[in-house]
Amino acid sequence: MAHLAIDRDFLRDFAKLEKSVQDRVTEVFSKFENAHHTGVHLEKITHARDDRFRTVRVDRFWRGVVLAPESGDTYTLLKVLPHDDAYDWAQRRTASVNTATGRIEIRDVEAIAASLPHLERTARDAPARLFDHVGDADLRRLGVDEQTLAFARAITDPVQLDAAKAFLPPTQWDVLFGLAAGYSPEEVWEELGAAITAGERVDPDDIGAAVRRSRDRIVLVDGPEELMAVFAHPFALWRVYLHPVQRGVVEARYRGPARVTGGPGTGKTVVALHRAHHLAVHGEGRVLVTTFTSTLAESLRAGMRLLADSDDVADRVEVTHVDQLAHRVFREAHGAPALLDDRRERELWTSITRDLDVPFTPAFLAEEWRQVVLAQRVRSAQDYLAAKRTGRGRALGSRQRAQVWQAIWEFEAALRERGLWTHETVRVEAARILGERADKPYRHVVVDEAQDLSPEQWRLLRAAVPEGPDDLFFAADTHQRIYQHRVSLRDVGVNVTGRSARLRVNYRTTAEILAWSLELLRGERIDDMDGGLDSIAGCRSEVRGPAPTVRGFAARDAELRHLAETVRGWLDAGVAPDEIGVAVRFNRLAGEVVAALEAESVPARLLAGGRPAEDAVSVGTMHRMKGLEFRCLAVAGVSEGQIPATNAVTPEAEDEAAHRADLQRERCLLFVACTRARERLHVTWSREPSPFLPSPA
Ligand SMILES: Nc1ncnc2c1ncn2[C@@H]1O[C@H](COP(=O)(O)OP(=O)(O)OP(=O)(O)O)[C@@H](O)[C@H]1O
Repeated sequence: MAHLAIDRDFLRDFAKLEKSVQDRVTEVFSKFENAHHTGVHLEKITHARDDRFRTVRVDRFWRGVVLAPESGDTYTLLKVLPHDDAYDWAQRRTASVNTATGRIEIRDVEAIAASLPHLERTARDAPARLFDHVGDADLRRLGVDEQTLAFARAITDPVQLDAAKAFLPPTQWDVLFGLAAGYSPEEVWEELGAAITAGERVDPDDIGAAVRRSRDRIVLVDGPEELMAVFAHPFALWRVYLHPVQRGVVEARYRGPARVTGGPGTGKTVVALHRAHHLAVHGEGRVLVTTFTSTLAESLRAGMRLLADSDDVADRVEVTHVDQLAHRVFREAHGAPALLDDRRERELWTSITRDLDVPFTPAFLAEEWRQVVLAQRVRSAQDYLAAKRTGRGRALGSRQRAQVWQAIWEFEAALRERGLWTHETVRVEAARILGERADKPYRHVVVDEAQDLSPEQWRLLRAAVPEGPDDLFFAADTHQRIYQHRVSLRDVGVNVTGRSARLRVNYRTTAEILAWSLELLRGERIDDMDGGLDSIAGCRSEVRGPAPTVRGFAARDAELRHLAETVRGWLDAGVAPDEIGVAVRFNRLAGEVVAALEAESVPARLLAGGRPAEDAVSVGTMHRMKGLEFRCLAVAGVSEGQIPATNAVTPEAEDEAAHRADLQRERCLLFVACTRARERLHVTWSREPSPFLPSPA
């Protein structure tokens, strides 16, 4: 019985084919398994460099290129092209097995052969070559074969390596890129995830085995229905292809809490979703998938729906906003809480400071309550005197501490007496209830964007699942922290020592947008939630595109008019409305942007709780953009006074440490917004630019 496998690059092409050709491809290949025996004609290619390539007739004009095994029954669909192009494509290429990873690779031999003589001539006079520092043995161990080795030895300049990406075998190119970027052979080895074939002998002639190992590149389709499902979502490549490092994390068995980190767009959400799916299939009970913003919870839900392949899996996974869980647990025990809203909370702190006549602002006391008292579960004056006040800038003597504690005690007493709750106290109470329950509601908890959870949310999740293997799994990037909470994992009872993995390849953003955005954070010292500092220096993207553009205007009106024209230009160039986003710092500006777009007859919607609208450009605050991505993104109002937002930054005179932390958070917020862009990023400001923007060259 013949089996069909599909190459990932093919799916990208497939999405761009005309609908009628797509339908025909689907029709031909859904019959493949049966038809092969009854004679789907696999035509040999004359003058082929690799006689394992065959063509399949799709219609009069189009041909598929298939890699046929010498033995075995797995056929891999590589390309669908117009007749002549299909033959040309196949004649130039060969398939081989990478000796390090055991996976399949395809290269354009003709292009390699054509550029080698020129490289060798240039290299003759060069003082040094790019890979002089790496020995042949190391290159071979990393899977570089004889042809690529000869090529690599002739390279003198990184630009030549860049140009060779189009035709060298991709994994071998990655290896060379890593070595050229200064990684050691050991680090490159680790990055390869090559350990997957450790201990297994790789047979360079066994194409079938290599195809089966290439789960990051090739999907083995189990029957026509699965084929249809793959063709129905050709852009959702993440559903089927995981980078070996991603897959390693998804399928690992951890003895306790584990985490995945990595810069923006490295697939942390994808890993979290696959992990949840994996635990639902192979784990032992209910799986909670959770996060802290409603837009993100909604997109996790949609992602989970795409992944869940059976009702059983769907039934075992619950996707819920972390505060929804807190409120549900609370309600089940006490009924609905009477909530103290922000305004009434401020009034309460104000009246307490007035009554007690203490020299602290209501805002300072509220923060002290959240960041010290609630974060460390301080319950008495004595606890408070001994509490660490890390991150709180203003030093307090013991007399001042006593005054602060008095105010906080009054505040908590007022809540108790009036039967009032805040979101924080609801979480604390829900964590207490779950902590006492022997039958925990979940067996596995998977958290996305965990860098922004508050200590009470962490404790709630910790209490929702029994301690044990694979209990808690979370994805986090502290460079993208956009709320105040700075949590020490140890303080909330989560120990990930030895169970932390990092992703480095960005799949979303072009190298140009990523590099520009990383500059926004240059020099910032960002913690890793575990007592150390985090770094995303190694984060890279392999996709190239135009550089981000930055434009300034004398007045807001002119900026908004230009913004509307830019968006109109994207639409006219064929970008769909739902692939376009506009991010701003405040809701008010978002409203103005929608009005400006509509004035240009551009359909636009404010991002509210749910997913972006399908037929309109999404306009939203930078906070709401978390977890989303757009082909074209404008970030507007990046002006002085707006970013950093004056009212979101504690004055330096009041609290120096809080001032610094607030500035960093505002920088991270701009970084998060800019890294939502896939292909185009356009940044605008009016009057004066934000001090965070790099000064023009
Ligand atoms: N292995 C993969 N193959 C193809 N595409 C991938 C892969 N992994 C992730 N992607 C794509 O890259 C994009 C970013 O992935 P994802 O949102 O999971 O990243 P992230 O690390 O959570 O990003 P952020 O932290 O910026 O929110 C998505 O479009 C996703 O589909």
